[in-house]
Amino acid sequence: MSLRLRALREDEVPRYAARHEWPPQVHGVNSYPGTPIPSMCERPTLQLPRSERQAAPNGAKTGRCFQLPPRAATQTQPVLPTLFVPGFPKSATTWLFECMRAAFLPERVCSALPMRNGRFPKRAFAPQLWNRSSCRGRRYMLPGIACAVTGPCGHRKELFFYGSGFGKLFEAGAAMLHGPEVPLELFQSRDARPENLTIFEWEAYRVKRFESFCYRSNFTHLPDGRMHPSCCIARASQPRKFGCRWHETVRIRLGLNEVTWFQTAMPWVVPSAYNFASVDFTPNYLCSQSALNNIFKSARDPSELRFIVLMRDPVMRAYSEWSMFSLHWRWDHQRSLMTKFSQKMRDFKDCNLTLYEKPELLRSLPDRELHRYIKKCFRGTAMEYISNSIYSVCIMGALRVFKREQFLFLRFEDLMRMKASALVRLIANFTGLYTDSTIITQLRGEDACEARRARRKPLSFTISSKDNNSEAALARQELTTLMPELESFFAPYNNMLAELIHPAFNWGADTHRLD
Ligand SMILES: Nc1ncnc2c1ncn2[C@@H]1O[C@H](COP(=O)(O)OS(=O)(=O)O)[C@@H](OP(=O)(O)O)[C@H]1O
Repeated sequence: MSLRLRALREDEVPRYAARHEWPPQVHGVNSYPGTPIPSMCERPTLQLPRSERQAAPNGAKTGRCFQLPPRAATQTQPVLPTLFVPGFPKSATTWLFECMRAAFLPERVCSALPMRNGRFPKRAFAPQLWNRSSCRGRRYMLPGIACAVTGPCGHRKELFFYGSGFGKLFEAGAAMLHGPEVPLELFQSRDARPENLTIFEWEAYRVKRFESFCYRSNFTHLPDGRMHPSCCIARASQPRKFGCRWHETVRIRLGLNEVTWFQTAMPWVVPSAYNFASVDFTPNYLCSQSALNNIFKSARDPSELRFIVLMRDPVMRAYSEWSMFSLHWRWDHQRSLMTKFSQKMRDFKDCNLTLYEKPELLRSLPDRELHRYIKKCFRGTAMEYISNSIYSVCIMGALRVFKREQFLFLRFEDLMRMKASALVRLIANFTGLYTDSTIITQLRGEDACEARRARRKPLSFTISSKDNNSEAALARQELTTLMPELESFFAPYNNMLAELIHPAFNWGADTHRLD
């Protein structure tokens, strides 16, 4: 799919994104102080009534007795996300995550260290220096982490905690999101091997440390020995267990048949000493009314939240998602794009005939009814090719929960042609994350944050679908046949989007040309 759009000038931002005023800057961290815990939970051995027994999606025990008890303001507390990229899948959200990791991590913001070959040097800027004073009050971004069962941990783009995933993480409690209090050094952009350890010792250590993180009270803040709900026990005998899959490398390399595996965590700090934004780039939240409500009700102050929303020509977005799930990953067993898209368009129409393609009616709906409609007709999950491309209704729903100033809307097509300087400054102005001309010069030298000069080839299922593969060729043919129907299906919703955001926020034949 070639996009022949004019490149933007150095500091040019799309007209719809230009602002004279930015939302109030957020300082500090979105710390979570814990929740009162029933006294029965304090006993080292739990004897829970049946009504209290709850399992997390990873199979671990959870519930009230597995949550964080209240923490004082002077103690460390977990930091929950304040910055979201809640939409939309297949709009280069991964590329933006990588750009923001290059531009806004503490290694860059606090110490202005350049990258080499796309990575910060080992032990670039010690986490002991990530506090307000060492970082000169500059606000940076810190994603949560996830660890693999084989040991390595790294930044996690999509948390899926608030909803729209296949497991009900939110219902399993905040502990599932913030995890145990693991050392801040795990949040570095590189998990570097200490020089005194051999490769084998390092591999063994990384798996062994899970044991402490999961059971020891100085990490879990639960009675000693009680497993933290963001851990699970992976077993060679149950290799495909949902939410806790085994990996043979653990047996082959370390000779183990069972490991306690710690999965996800957010950074923990003493709140008053830090100034950073934690992030969640799960791109499925916007069309999930329950995810948006969960984000709202669990925020310290909902007005502090910021949302960067990426949208792409709806036809191309749907095609990209379908290529991934049907042609490549085989999650979707339907191989005919035409059959699938036609069915999804019909389902959407039949879901509520009265509201179908009626922007003026949708606008006049009271909040509750609009939210009920979104809940019923938009699932916000993967493989919802058509409804995940009806951006305007989801955005209308989100604007009834959060204020307009909390959103930055960007078209994928513009993101792909913006220069690093314009993009990074735009994001910094909107989020309060720090940048300056030295950092921007470095980013340019590293080809970071400029899509046309991307160092790494994007993971593309539509480009690889150009291969002489008969399924892919058929899909392209079917998409061409279906194009007029798709264009007229999306037109009223795209027009509604232009009304909600800006007249220049639209798409046309030039953005979904198949050549
Ligand atoms: N630099 C650059 N240039 C051109 N295109 C790019 C770039 N970065 C990401 N992309 C395209 O974005 C699509 C992937 O989007 P996401 O990362 O949001 O996908 S996902 O939802 O996280 O799976 C995917 O689109 P398709 O190729 O159409 O599938 C990527 O090719």
